Amino acid sequence: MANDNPNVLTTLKVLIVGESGVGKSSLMLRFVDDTFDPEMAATIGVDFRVTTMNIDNSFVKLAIWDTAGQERFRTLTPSYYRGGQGIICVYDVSRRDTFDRLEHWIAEVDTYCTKTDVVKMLVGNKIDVEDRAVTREEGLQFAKRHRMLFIEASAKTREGVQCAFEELITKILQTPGLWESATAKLKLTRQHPEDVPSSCSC
Ligand SMILES: Nc1nc2c(ncn2[C@@H]2O[C@H](COP(=O)(O)OP(=O)(O)OP(=O)(O)O)[C@@H](O)[C@H]2O)c(=O)[nH]1
Repeated sequence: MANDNPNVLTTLKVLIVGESGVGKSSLMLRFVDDTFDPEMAATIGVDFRVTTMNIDNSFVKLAIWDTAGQERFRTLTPSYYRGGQGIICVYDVSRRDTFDRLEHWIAEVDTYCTKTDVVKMLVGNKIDVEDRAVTREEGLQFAKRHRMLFIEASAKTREGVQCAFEELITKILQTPGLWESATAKLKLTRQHPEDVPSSCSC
């Protein structure tokens, strides 16, 4: 995806994965449109939204891929992951089974992600629900074990949603080699040719 706007630093691809019904689409729609649908339909294949974020006075274009949780709707899975720089892995804090399936999702991410330093974030969604089945501590420990960022959130109440995306994007931008576009490198070289060390000894 090209960055036509010169003020846009880069375009990043983020995927949202996790069991069906954990709130992947709801988190994306809360973040992009600030809406919530209590009767959201299941995603078939993949849904896709583009938005722009301002991080430390730089604009970042963000392509968010919301993938289907149901196995029968995931036929093109490997191609979804291609070029992704960030992964948001979601479970539902009120459903233990969605937490227990996280190992499966991590294995899939590790199998199909094409970028080695991809930034992973674990999101425990639906903290507004009273019947908790997974504690915050359990989520935190899982995230630590798999070197993931961690946040609890509610797409319904907005809590943690903005923060989750901001933390993820900030971390991606801090990871060398994960996002710099060829154009950005070219511009830097052209603007400061004297900064480039010469390999010639004379
Ligand atoms: N109480 C509560 N309900 C939520 C929250 N997030 C999502 N939901 C509800 O949970 C249901 C499933 O949400 P979706 O966003 O469709 O879940 P999904 O993970 O995208 O599901 P698939 O498309 O099947 O993979 C919907 O009825 C949502 O309204 C939340 O934070 N709190």
